[in-house]
Amino acid sequence: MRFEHETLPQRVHFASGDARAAVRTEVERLGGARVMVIATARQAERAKSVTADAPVVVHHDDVAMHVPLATAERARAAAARHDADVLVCVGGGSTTGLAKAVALTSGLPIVAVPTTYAGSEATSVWGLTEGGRKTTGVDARVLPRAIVYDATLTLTLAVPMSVASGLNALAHCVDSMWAPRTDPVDQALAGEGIRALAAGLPAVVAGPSVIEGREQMLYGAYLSAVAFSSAGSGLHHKICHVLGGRFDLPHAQTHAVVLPYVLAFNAPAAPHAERRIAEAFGTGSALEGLQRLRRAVDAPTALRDYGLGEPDIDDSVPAILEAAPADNPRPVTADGVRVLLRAAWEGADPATAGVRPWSRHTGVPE
Ligand SMILES: NC(=O)c1ccc[n+]([C@@H]2O[C@H](COP(=O)([O-])OP(=O)(O)OC[C@H]3O[C@@H](n4cnc5c(N)ncnc54)[C@H](O)[C@@H]3O)[C@@H](O)[C@H]2O)c1
Ligand SMILES: O=C(O)CCC(=O)CC(=O)O
Repeated sequence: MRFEHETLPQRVHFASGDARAAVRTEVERLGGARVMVIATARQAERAKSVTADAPVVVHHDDVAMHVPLATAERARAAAARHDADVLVCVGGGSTTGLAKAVALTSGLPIVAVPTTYAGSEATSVWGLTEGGRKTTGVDARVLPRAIVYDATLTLTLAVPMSVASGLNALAHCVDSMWAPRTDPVDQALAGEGIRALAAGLPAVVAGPSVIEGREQMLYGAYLSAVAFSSAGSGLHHKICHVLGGRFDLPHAQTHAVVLPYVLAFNAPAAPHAERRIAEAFGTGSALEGLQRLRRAVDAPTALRDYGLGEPDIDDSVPAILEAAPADNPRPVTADGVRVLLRAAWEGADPATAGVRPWSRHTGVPE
């Protein structure tokens, strides 16, 4: 066995009901004397309570999904104006993403308090959007120094958003099985992530205010993000980033819809990954496991329900071809992407929608 795996340096608290104390500990550890808190206006009260014991100099609530560059620049200016020395972000991936945009240019350390299952808190991946193009990159400066997982903060996350966000986490696991830098450690984390999320998501749907299901989801989200950060963006993430940046589609729902189609597309060409995913679901095939879970939690099914127009399918194909990883298990062709996107747009059955097995001999769908 020969591989290189980098383990990222982070302190991780699982502290249900105790975020305030854990945030104080982490800010003190970082020597923070001037904390900038980033949270959406909707989460402002929660952020105030979580950071009540920290030396806060500014609360910043100008947050937007996919981190538009102008939003990032306003947050960077606020951090400089208030001479912040630590960033505390309380919220979903959009909020964490904004803190990362500030850290990217300032080097300020981040303490992340996530309230969805997006997983951005455990990755060194940043994303910025300008002129309809989402750019992502990897930089050690954006990796939060500490994460505080407090499942009580997720009890207010509505069930449909919990489902979509949980499937965003699941997508990190599935894509990590074949992404460009995947290694056996990533695959082990991804497998355990799938197990946790497949158990946690139905539990959250059945009992949104039961803490154990929420804790299971945060545990799965963390594992999924660690695997994703190490393995890199595979075809699934690249497709979602193009769609998200170009058409401002909702991030988690886009992931939730697209995932079964990429799995159907890649699985025949990635039998080892397919087996690992199926084993984690405890089903005969990976797609069967994913679809069983999706049906159980009433997952989003069609991109047309989230703002993608039919002409956007053809419009996206060149950008996806440009972004697709060169070493995707199956060759990524314009026809392959078009068929995949159309099926995802209309919500067709991924098993029969033409996202079919791939012929090793011809390099095209059979
Ligand atoms: N860099 C990374 O590694 C990474 C990973 C995943 C996602 N992301 C980025 O994160 C963004 C998406 O994150 P997201 O899906 O978490 O969406 P989000 O942060 O925009 O949150 C979605 C909605 O849920 C609300 N919300 C969040 N937590 C809540 C709670 N506990 N209770 C009630 N409402 C709550 C928000 O106010 C918002 O309206 C995208 O920009 C995506 O690119 C980055
Ligand atoms: O921060 C980003 O926008 C890029 C990484 C990312 O969004 C991961 C994902 O697609 O879930």
